[in-house]
Amino acid sequence: MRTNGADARFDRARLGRRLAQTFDAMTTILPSPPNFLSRVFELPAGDVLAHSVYVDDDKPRICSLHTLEPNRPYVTLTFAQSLDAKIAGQGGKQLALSGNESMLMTHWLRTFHDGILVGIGTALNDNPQLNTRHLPPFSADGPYKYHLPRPIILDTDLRLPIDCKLLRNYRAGVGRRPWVVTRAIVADGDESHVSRQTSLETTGARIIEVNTDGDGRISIPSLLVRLRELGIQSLMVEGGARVIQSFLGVEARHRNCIDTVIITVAPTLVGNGGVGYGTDLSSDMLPGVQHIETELFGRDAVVAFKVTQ
Ligand SMILES: NC(=O)C1=CN([C@@H]2O[C@H](COP(=O)(O)OP(=O)(O)OC[C@H]3O[C@@H](n4cnc5c(N)ncnc54)[C@H](O)[C@@H]3O)[C@@H](O)[C@H]2O)C=CC1
Ligand SMILES: Nc1nc(O)c(N)c(N[C@@H]2O[C@H](COP(=O)(O)O)[C@@H](O)[C@H]2O)n1
Repeated sequence: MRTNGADARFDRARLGRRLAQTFDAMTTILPSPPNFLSRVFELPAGDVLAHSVYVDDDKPRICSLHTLEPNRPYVTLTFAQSLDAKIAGQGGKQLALSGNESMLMTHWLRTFHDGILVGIGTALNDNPQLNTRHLPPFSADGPYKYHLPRPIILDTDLRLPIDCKLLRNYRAGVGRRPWVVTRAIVADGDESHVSRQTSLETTGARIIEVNTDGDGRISIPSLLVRLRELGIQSLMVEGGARVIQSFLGVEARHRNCIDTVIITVAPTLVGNGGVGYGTDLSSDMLPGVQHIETELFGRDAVVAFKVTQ
């Protein structure tokens, strides 16, 4: 059918707009994670961004790191340390050890994982957010947003403050609901524990009970089984010192609880007042390491390895 002149002009304009949009979509350069991470996790280069983004409708993520172990998530242990292996300053003072470039890598790493775990010592000391705010923004009207890992806190006695940033961010709609992992209480449990549980639940936390080990800490192998049951396929463990020790310790290692370790080494010395993570690991308990890759991010060396028994 013939169109008159006005319709033809209209169609040409519309076609032009469609072509321009298609061209934009084809040529938009999306921010992308460092190649270092695709090599460490052995991801095909084209797949890497898929690990970092949620599409528009907040469906479950397109892909997650995963392990063939049936009873636990893929586990990445990662933290930043000084040249003398300190992760914090005197009295636990939080230190900016990572430079901008390695911190950016860490925020990309957060997008790769379903959950991000810290101990209550870190939650109380640092009041962390555990989000991906340092990443370059996706265009506001585009279909993409970053995957946010779920914060998970090991908190045997439910000491997490109800006004911490993790809960505040969740209540403000800018963070995921934190999961607080606590000891399983016996039937006639302790009333103050129950009352702390109620206030944390009322203010947004989900409480998860897990058995403790012989030292009264959350058992790492039992924790991992529970997290996998709850749908966490990949877990990033950030610390602090006691949590790192538990994951590197004999029990966790003999039950094969870690897949990859990524340590940012900053060119700085802290001295003997700082917080180290090796203090309770005697030499006969230390794991073997199998190097994967080391890369410089700005002034920091980022070392990736596997632990062996
Ligand atoms: N440089 C870095 O990358 C990081 C540094 N940090 C630093 O680490 C320090 C905090 O470390 P910590 O005081 O050692 O606290 P932490 O964060 O390791 O938490 C330890 C607490 O978690 C609870 N817990 C329950 N089950 C546990 C288990 N199986 N293993 C270990 N803990 C368990 C216990 O109450 C224990 O006291 C802070 O100064 C923080 O700034 C923390 C994370 C990363
Ligand atoms: N990668 C890294 N480099 C450092 O220099 C650090 N101090 C840490 N600390 C960890 O990050 C948490 C803070 O996270 P937010 O910035 O609040 O998102 C802190 O609690 C440690 O787990 N990490």
